[in-house]
Amino acid sequence: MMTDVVESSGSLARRDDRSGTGPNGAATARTGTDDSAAAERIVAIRERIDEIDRTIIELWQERAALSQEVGATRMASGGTRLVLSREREILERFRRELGADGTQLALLLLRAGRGPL
Ligand SMILES: O=C(O)C(=O)C[C@]1(C(=O)O)C=C[C@@H](O)C=C1
Repeated sequence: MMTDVVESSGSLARRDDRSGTGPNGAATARTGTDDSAAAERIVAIRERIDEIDRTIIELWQERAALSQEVGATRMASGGTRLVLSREREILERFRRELGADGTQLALLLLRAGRGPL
C-alpha cells in the first residue's frame, strides 16, 4: 500500500507504507522500520529527543520572560524599548555558531521576547 507523507520541505512525497502488513505492523508504523534492533535504538534515541525538546521549550519560555522583563525595566526608567546593538551581537553569535539557520533562530528568539513591533 502507498501513502502520502509530508516531507520537511512541506511538499508531498510517496513512500512505501508497510504498517500492519507484517508481524510487527504497529511497531513498524511507529518507528519506520521492521528491524527490531533498529526499532529499539530508534525508540531509545527518541526518548532523548523528547527530553531535549522539553528543555528547549522551557528555555525558550524562560528567555522570552527575561527579555520582556529587561524591556519593561528599561522603559520604566525612561529608556528605549529595543537596543539594536545588543540584537546585532546576538544575531552574530547565532550566525557564527549555526550558520544561516542560526540567524533565523535568533530572529525568532528576539521576536518572542519583545513581541510584535
Ligand atoms: O538585552 C536587552 O537589552 C534586551 O532588551 C533583551 C533583548 C533580547 O531578547 O535578547 C530584547 C530586545 C533588545 O532589543 C535586545 C535584546
